[in-house]
Amino acid sequence: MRTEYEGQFDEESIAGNWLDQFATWFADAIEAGLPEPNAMLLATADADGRPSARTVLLKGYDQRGFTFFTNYESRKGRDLAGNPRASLVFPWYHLHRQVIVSGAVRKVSREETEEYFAVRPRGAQLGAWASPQSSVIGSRADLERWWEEAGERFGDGPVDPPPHWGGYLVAPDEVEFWQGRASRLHDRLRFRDGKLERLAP
Ligand SMILES: Cc1cc2nc3c(=O)[nH]c(=O)nc-3n(C[C@H](O)[C@H](O)[C@H](O)COP(=O)(O)O)c2cc1C
Ligand SMILES: Cc1ncc(COP(=O)(O)O)c(CN)c1O
Repeated sequence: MRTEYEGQFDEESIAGNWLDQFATWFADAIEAGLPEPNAMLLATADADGRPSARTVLLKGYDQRGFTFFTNYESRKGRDLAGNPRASLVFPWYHLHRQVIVSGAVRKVSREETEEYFAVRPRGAQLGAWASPQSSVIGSRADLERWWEEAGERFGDGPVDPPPHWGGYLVAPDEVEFWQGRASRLHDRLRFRDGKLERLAP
């Protein structure tokens, strides 16, 4: 398989900061009808430097960085507790683009978690209580029973976020915008320390 890329992306057309440029490309990804345009790969490493990666959904971004929600006791949660740094990749292959972020990670405020949790469907809210994310479990039936039990506990009342569930913010040190070009001479423009740099493809 071999795909030739075409695009136009340079120091003249890029925005003056990563946030505005990300907003433009994210809007393009939505406009292009990409499946799950807010899906991003999240790479972490444990305290011994052992890496792991998985997909999570971007739920917000602003000047501070990129936010996703998960289980704080999951593998990624344990990694981040011991080594609070991560890398994100937005894999927008159909547009011949990727955005790569790396930076420090911290938990968002409890208020921000509560605000987001409240708009999740009830089934997913109960799922957060039911699933000991990343643990080995005996069977699918166990998981479904824990979900039913969580539903019974909350009855008709609102479901609060579990204490072990919440958001993380990845505060970028660097954000790279990659545009595929012909002959593998791609454009790579990176914001770091407020400066724009061009990287060899
Ligand atoms: C498209 C997609 C989006 C996902 N979004 C999330 C998410 O936002 N939060 C989450 O905890 N897991 C999400 N998952 C599941 C994770 O990829 C992963 O299986 C889970 O978080 C456990 O990861 P860990 O064991 O490395 O901590 C998503 C999976 C896919 C395929
Ligand atoms: C386990 C898990 N937690 C959280 C999320 C985040 O998305 P949402 O809040 O929309 O459920 C996902 C999305 N696939 C998920 O699979």
